[in-house]
Amino acid sequence: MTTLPASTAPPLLRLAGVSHTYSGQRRRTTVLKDVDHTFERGTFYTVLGPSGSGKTTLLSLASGLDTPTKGTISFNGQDLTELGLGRYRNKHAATVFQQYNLLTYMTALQNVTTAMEITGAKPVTGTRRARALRLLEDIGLDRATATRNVLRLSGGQQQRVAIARALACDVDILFADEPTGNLDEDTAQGIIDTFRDLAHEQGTCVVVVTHSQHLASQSDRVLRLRKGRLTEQVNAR
Ligand SMILES: Nc1ncnc2c1ncn2[C@@H]1O[C@H](COP(=O)(O)OP(=O)(O)OP(=O)(O)O)[C@@H](O)[C@H]1O
Repeated sequence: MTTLPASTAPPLLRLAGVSHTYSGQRRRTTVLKDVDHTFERGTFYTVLGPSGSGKTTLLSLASGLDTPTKGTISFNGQDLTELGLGRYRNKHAATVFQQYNLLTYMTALQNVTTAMEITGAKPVTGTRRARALRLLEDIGLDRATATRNVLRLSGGQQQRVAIARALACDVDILFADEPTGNLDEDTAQGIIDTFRDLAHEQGTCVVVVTHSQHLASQSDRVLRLRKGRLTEQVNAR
């Protein structure tokens, strides 16, 4: 594949004129209004906003789980609907959901290795199992915990399995919805450090939705969602 010079290369992810309306039985709710934004490689973004402002909706659209009612979303210059939402989610984007979405009949380890098999992620060295165990251990889950059924893990441990699963897939963009919500301070800081390293050392684009000012203050770019509009603030560190 030919690599375009930086000046002419399209942004990794671009939202252009994106609006989103939910149609209920009685009324329609417009959550996003004409959102224009680009997300680049090697950058750690956070999205802040009051409860109900549409942060999860923005993440669902940008991660290819849903399509906007108006506007376009493109990855490397290609419209997601042309690329195929399934292909985008399988090959290029991983999401850590608020509810974890783990496969409940599997162990933590199997959740991670299964995701690697589905997405075709291959470790540089060693087996998928070894890489999965390493990722789980790095995130604070030892082998005994990794081989337990996920339903026998605490909420915070399940959250870490969901994060390890997303990290294992070697994607271009990682989305996470409140990934530190259930974690103690030290573990949460470890996750923030992992996200930052992923962006700065591996060039991944990391987009995290959060209510935490502390987390946001450690990201490269802070976006705010309010009344359907997305704006960027300069992150004073
Ligand atoms: N599937 C849906 N159908 C109808 N309305 C929805 C749907 N999903 C979300 N909404 C509404 O859209 C608005 C934005 O919801 P969203 O979950 O995106 O907000 P949020 O900023 O992530 O909230 P929180 O911080 O509380 O998680 C809310 O008013 C919500 O009730």
